[in-house]
Amino acid sequence: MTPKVVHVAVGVILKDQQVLLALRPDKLHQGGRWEFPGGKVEAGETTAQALARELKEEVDLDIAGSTPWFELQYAYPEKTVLLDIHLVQDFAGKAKGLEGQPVRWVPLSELNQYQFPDANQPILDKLINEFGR
Ligand SMILES: Nc1nc2c([nH]c(=O)n2[C@@H]2O[C@H](COP(=O)(O)OP(=O)(O)OP(=O)(O)O)[C@@H](O)[C@H]2O)c(=O)[nH]1
Ligand SMILES: [Mg+2]
Repeated sequence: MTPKVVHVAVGVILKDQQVLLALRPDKLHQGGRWEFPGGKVEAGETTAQALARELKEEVDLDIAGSTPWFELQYAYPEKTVLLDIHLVQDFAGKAKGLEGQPVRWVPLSELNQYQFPDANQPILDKLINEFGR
């Protein structure tokens, strides 16, 4: 049987050489790691719609739109995720962790100080390559 792939909308939210990270609660999958806010795409939603919904629910940002950046499939031992990564550079509001999670604007030059989910390395590499200076 082919295991099902979990489709996840992931937002790389950029402002002034900084990116928004949120700390995943310990009890969740890949808990205790810093993530790019986002979540599962629900039936009938586009990735962009899912991302707008998740960013409002999780970090209270209103996004005017998002740009598909790249996709990344990764097999964790317990599940396989398809991260559908969008860039977000046009948004309104002040980021806050609506689920009680710490959120932080992190300079691209300091990303190497954070621990991310195992799937995320290609996102970090591409971020530094394309936006770092
Ligand atoms: N949001 C997010 N999820 C990630 C990242 N990297 C990564 O492997 N994931 C994985 O993607 C999966 C889905 O993300 P999620 O837990 O945010 O989903 P969600 O907001 O819909 O949560 P829920 O199911 O509790 O409502 C998790 O298994 C998580 O470990 C990332 O950078 N951001
Ligand atoms: Mg989420």
